[in-house]
Amino acid sequence: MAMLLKLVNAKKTIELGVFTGYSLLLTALSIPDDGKITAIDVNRQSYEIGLPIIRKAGVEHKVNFIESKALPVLDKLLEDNENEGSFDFAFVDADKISYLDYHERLMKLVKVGGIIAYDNTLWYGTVSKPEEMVPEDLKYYREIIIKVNKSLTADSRVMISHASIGDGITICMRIQ
Ligand SMILES: C[S@@+](CC[C@H](N)C(=O)[O-])C[C@H]1O[C@@H](n2cnc3c(N)ncnc32)[C@H](O)[C@@H]1O
Repeated sequence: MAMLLKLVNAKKTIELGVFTGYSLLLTALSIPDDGKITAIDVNRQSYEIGLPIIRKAGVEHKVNFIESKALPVLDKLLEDNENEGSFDFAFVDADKISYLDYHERLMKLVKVGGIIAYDNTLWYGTVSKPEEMVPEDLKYYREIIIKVNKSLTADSRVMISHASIGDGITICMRIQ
């Protein structure tokens, strides 16, 4: 992810799903000193667990944390035309059920040539297995992630690449 951020010279980024801020810290360390991250999570408490590390790393000034569900924040951003095409990079790691709703909004907020990266697109590897081999507790989200993967693959507005690291990251570059 650090390399992707550097490759697109990301300065203005957005992260949906922060938790304790691991990916947020990585992003903050990878963008320039005057870069900004709009970081959204429904739970400020978990963000505050990692905040001392973000402070210690000297990058807190780059983070604008917003405690909220992500979707209304994206819709609010889109009310201002100046935000359209203004983000260089988005990392999506919040509720999987909303990924496609996030995608439609982020396709307007991220510039052509910018990146939208979706985490967990392997869903513990279950997306590549026949359904009967998948543990019951993983089936529901497996279906959702398969739908996301099919939709991103069919989306001609993006060029995609799948990184089979961790739980799978789908990297979309907006091309139109
Ligand atoms: C997997 S964690 C994020 C991990 C983080 N990106 C990292 O790599 O360290 C998912 C986070 O999404 C948040 N979340 C869940 N639903 C959300 C929503 N609708 N809007 C914003 N955040 C949400 C949860 O509170 C949780 O902290």
